Amino acid sequence: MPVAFQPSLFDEDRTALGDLADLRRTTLGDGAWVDVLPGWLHGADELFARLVREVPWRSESREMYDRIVDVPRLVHTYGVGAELPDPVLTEARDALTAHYADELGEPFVTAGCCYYRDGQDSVAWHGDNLGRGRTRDTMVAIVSFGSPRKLLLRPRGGSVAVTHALGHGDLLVMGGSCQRTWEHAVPKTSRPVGPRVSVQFRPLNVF
Ligand SMILES: O=C(O)CCC(=O)C(=O)O
Ligand SMILES: [Fe+2]
Repeated sequence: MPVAFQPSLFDEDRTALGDLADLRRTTLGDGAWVDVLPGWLHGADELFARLVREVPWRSESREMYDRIVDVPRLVHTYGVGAELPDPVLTEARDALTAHYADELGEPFVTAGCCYYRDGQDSVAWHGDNLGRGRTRDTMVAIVSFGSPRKLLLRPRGGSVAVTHALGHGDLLVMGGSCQRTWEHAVPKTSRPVGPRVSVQFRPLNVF
């Protein structure tokens, strides 16, 4: 029996963003860092249901570690200029662009979406380093919807150093050299877990 996402009992019905001034930074080492803000997006139950229903999901094969591997999850990318499925996502992207303007020096322009249908969907260890992230510092900002899943981080090829349980509405931003000196993964879990959608905002030419 698939496990359903349990909508929050007290979710406000209006979807709204919290204050990015509340982000907390953890320095990882080698010039990498993560910023985390639990519950950044409030009132997102209906939005989560709509993303599951309306994003044109497709299954993914992706270049990783110099080979093509199947990644067991569904994906869709909103490229530069594409209209996002909800105005609050546009607001979120623009708020992130404004907050990180000095540090990043360019806007977030794409929104990659991933749908983890259950605990068997996952993404293996990787850095988003197919484009510019291979050689330059950059940022990837992840907003999580639905059931909580663990996002793990480790120094490239090393052992797990940081674990974040990303829940409904949570924001996690990987920055600095994170995509080339560290790796991240969303591992499978045998624990019964409901569906999760993540939206990753990236600057141009970061994959
Ligand atoms: O689902 C997530 O939070 C992470 C996704 C990810 O790392 C990726 O698609 O590159
Ligand atoms: Fe990634």
